[in-house]
Order: sequence, then structure tokens, then C-alpha cells
Amino acid sequence: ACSNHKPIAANQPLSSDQETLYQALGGAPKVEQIVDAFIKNIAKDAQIIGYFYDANVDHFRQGFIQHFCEATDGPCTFEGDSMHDIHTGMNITEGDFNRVVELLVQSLEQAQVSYPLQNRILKKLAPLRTDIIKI
Ligand code: HEM
Repeated sequence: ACSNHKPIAANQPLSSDQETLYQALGGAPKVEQIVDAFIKNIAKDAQIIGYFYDANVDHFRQGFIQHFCEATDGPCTFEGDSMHDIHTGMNITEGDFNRVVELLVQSLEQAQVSYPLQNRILKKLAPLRTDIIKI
């Protein structure tokens, strides 16, 4: 009886209209796929790679995954410093910010994220612009 019912995990909402962006994307495996593609795209980009010259890639990967998870309403809390504190001092230009967003969009394409979900992600990240670029 009831074998047609999907089991409901304790941490999931009961109906799909409560689905978070994180869940719609496909959760942790998809976020990791996106972030790994993003890191490769940064590594290949002559305009941006210089910013990461002294960065610890494993630390960046963990932090970016956690931040992305929280930003998409996933079950995570970003434990790092504020976006402003992390990026201030890097003197990031508007053009370089835009380029990083482009590299992120490329990563979303590579991970086969649909356009509607891409737009929902960009909407979450757009407000961070003023925290990240140099004033
Ligand atoms: C929406 C845009 C962005 C988001 C959401 C974002 C988010 C993050 C996060 C979560 C971290 C890791 C913090 C940690 O756990 O320590 C980080 C680090 C970093 N970000 Fe961004 N970032 C953005 C844009 C940029 C841009 C435009 C640049 C440069 C052009 C940049 C350069 C860096 C660098 C170099 C680090 C590594 C710092 C280090 O570990 O030494 N970020 N960012």
C-alpha cells in the first residue's frame, strides 16, 4: 500500500511550491559542480586569475560553496567574514566584477542550469555588487 508515495526527508518541505532555489537546482552535488566549473573558469581567465594568485583554492571552494548554499536558501550558514570585509582591499573594479559574473554564468551553463534558475541565482547575487567593488 502507498508504494507510489515518495518518502519525505525530514529536511524537505512537504510540497513543491515551498521548494527552495537550492533544492530546485539539485542540492549539494549541483552546487559543487557549479563551483568546480567556476574555479576552472577563473583559473583560465587572464583578466581575473591575478586576484587569486595568493588565495588558498580549497578554502575558497569551501567558502564559496557554503555562501552559495546559503544565498540559494539551502541548509547552510556561511561562516566567513562579510562580503565587504573579504573583498575590500582587493580593489575590485566594476569591469572585473562583471567579468566574474560572466564566468559564473558560464559555469551555470556548463552545469546545465536552466535560464529561469540562472536568473534566480543572479537576482540573489546582484545586491552584493556594491559590497564587492571598490568604492
Ligand atoms: C557575486 C560575486 C561574488 C561572490 C558571491 C563572492 C564570494 C566569495 C566568497 C564566499 C569567498 C570565500 C570567502 C571565505 O570563505 O574565505 C570569496 C573569496 C574571494 N573572492 Fe569573491 N565573490 C564574488 C566576487 C568576486 C570578484 C569579482 C573577485 C575578483 C575579481 C573576487 C575575488 C575573491 C578572491 C581573490 C577571494 C579569495 C580570498 C582568499 O582566500 O585569499 N570575488 N568570494
